[in-house]
Amino acid sequence: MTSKPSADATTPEQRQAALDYHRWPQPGKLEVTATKRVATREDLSLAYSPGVGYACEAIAADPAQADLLTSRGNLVAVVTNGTAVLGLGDIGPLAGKPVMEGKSVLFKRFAGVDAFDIELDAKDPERLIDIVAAMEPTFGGINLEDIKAPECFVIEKTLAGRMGIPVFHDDQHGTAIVVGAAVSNALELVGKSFESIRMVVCGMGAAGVACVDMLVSLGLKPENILAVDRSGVIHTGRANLDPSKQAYARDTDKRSLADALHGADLFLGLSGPGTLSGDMLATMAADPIVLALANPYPEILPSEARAVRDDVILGTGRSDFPNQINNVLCFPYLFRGALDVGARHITTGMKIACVEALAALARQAPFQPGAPEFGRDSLIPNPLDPRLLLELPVAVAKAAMDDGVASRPVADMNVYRQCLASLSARLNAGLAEDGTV
Ligand SMILES: O=C([O-])CC(=O)C(=O)O
Ligand SMILES: [Mg+2]
Repeated sequence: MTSKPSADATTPEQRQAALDYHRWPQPGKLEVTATKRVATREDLSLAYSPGVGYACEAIAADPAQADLLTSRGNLVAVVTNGTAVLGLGDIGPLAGKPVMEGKSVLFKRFAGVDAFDIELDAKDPERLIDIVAAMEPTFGGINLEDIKAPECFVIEKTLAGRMGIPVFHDDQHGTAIVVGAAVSNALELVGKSFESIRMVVCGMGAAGVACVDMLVSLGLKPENILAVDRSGVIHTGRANLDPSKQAYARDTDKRSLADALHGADLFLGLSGPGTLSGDMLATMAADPIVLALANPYPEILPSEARAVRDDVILGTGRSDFPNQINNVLCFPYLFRGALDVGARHITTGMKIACVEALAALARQAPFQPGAPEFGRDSLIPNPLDPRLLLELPVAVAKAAMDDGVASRPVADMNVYRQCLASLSARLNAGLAEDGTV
């Protein structure tokens, strides 16, 4: 286990409450339920032999029928090999299972997408690729999760090329989409622009690389970015740089995170607990934007940051602080839209559509009375905002159709909006008193 991190705001009681939540009234957070009645012999002859055989024959004659006669078209695999679980590191697939179960619960709770968590004892990228590719008959989409860099890059790229269903590495692109929206809104609040700011990104793993690419596509200048990893600033003089980091090396004499941060406008942390000290924060430009996104222990705690300066705009990945910059704001809805139009791939256009829809939703009126207005402590929608399910899948579905990857284009977007509204009503009405879906 990792030693107790300095940026842990958790009390022993909160830790125990989390373990109890996972343990009772039955182990884990998920179960499988049937969607068809099997009460009589007639039901049995439809669900099983002989009726099931007719469904098999229909699919053998026309594979597209699989998405209509089985749950495949609404089923996503949440796949990990446990090599980069949250900010906890390579704790293995078994210890990563609570996260994958959790992601599956969120798919269902927020977007009605069924998801199975698949933890694979497969560190070798080739082996992992072969196993996941072989699962295509089962699933309508693949959400790769908590797989370490640099292997995650080739794993995602190869699978996306090999499979005819959407493959999406959540830690890269889900995080990048939410960060893109949060930074757009934060810049608007402080009157700065992507083109004018300087950023320091700490942690150039899966999420770091994807976030930098996303922010550059939104207008951040590559020469205004300094990337920092465990060995310090990534500069052109560094020997043995991993190829995934080479494009981010700069010709600079800055060597440490502290050097890099002087005068910077944006700190993006995707590293580990406590890497940003109050002294470093003090040297940043006016109205600094600090996204301390390591989970569950951020690079700096909100209380520590505020003790140093009151002009900071701060986000973390956690649900217990304001501005939760977490990929939960993206992956359920991105897959909802992608599955609904039978998208074969996730395109850049679909990702940008998500960024724009998220940023715009945050600027709307609060989703419930008493919720904070758009502002420094409300940069990004609240993960419980039900409008996420109404806005994001529509944006994604449209982009998939524009990009020509939709195998079942939506004929009438207004009808699709109504379908999402009734799904939303079902999901919210289905919330049992104890909160299960
Ligand atoms: O699980 C979360 O809260 C966000 C995430 O993907 C990660 O930290 O790896
Ligand atoms: Mg993750």
